[in-house]
Amino acid sequence: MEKILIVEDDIAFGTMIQTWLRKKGFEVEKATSVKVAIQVCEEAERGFDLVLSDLRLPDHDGIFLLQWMRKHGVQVPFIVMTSYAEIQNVVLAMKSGATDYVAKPFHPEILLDKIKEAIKTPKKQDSNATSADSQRSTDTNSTPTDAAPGKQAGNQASSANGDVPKYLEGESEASRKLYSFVSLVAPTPMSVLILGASGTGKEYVARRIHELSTRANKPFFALDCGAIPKEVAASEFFGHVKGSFTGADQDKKGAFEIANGGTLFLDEMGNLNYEVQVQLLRALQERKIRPVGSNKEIDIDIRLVCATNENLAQRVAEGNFREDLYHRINEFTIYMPELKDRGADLFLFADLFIKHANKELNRNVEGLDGKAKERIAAYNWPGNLRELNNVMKRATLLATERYIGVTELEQSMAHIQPQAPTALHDEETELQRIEAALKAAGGNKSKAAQLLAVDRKTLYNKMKKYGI
Ligand SMILES: Nc1ncnc2c1ncn2[C@@H]1O[C@H](COP(=O)(O)OP(=O)(O)OP(=O)(O)O)[C@@H](O)[C@H]1O
Repeated sequence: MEKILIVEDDIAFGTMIQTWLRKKGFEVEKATSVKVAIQVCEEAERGFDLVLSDLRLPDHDGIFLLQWMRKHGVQVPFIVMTSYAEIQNVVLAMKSGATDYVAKPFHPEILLDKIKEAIKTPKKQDSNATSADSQRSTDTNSTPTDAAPGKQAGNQASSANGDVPKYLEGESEASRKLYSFVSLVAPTPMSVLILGASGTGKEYVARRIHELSTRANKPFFALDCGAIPKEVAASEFFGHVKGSFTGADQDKKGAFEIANGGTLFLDEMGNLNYEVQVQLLRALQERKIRPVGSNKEIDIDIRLVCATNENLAQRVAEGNFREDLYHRINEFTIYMPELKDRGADLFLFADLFIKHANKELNRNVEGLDGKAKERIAAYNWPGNLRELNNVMKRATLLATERYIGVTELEQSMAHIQPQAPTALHDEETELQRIEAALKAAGGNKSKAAQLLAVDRKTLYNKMKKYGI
């Protein structure tokens, strides 16, 4: 009897397919998260003949599972299930070696046809496995550069933490909205302006746009414009030839040339002075650059992604930023949500950062205890992901027990002004946070209340208020 593994976090839906497939003569097991699916695969005595997986799962996406399987030599057919709204992700899944996909809602007979077809043509998976390897850059382990001026990112993924992903996208409404815009604009040639407060993760988003674009196999180059002195700006952008100015003792390629064919990410864009803005605009309009001291022009073809935490529109209004350049770099705007608006993602990120810190500091901390969760939920994280990461790292180092308590958390937050607990912030965020916590807790209200750092009664009252 052929054996199928269903990976689906919607328990009712998963059970419905399981029952139906059993009636059709398959042996069927279920998992509700990537973590559980990996465990089931590792423990299964005879393995599976096919995996049917949702794309959006509570801990990782289905592509992560697919890549894990291929990496561990599990070459069985893999069918992804997705909603029409997320159909763009199917391209990514297929590139990563998925056998086929079904868009929800689907007719069970269609699914059955796809399963039969996939099981009887195993050859296809071998070639896809290779494709999964070559496409690993699309997984969430991909590493953005530290955007120090002129640091080049290769196109390969890297996971410094074994199976712990380096990056997370989050499950909150704000995160879903963010990444739906990312997937929408990525395959187009449009220039993108990413706006958001410091530490919200703008560089990771820039990197994802590149990875999901048709330029994914070409270079991605990040340049921190905020760190470039005015005198060397032209050379950083366009390069120079040896002897063109004091200190130019060899030829140097500029950011445009390094990123040629791929994506140029200009971070802290709002800091560029007027003169550099003019040079940049000319390069973008003419699609040519001339290195400092050279009389040769070089054709360039780059996708531009810019980021800033300044109010650029206001700078334009004040006459400090050229309007024509603003329109050129801003064909599509992405607004980064602040951490306080990402609902229960706060706990997912905290957990991830603790895992990274464990690895880096050789510790074995399991997470935050209830009171510590309460404390992080009551704080509004003006420094966003960067601040959370720093606090979690310090707290992991200071922890003396299996769980980080409020004492070491407070010590790690010593630089932070105490705040009155705001419990769940404003109404919209509150609703999102409740929904996300319920999802993360698999519908278990006690667990969700714990995640939200409120008591069960408060959670029930809030659920009633919002009609959940
Ligand atoms: N998606 C993510 N998953 C996990 N960690 C993240 C993610 N995005 C960002 N981080 C963490 O937050 C830190 C800050 O991210 P990043 O530098 O991209 O922010 P930024 O918005 O560009 O900030 P700034 O405006 O100050 O340059 C990163 O070093 C990383 O540790």
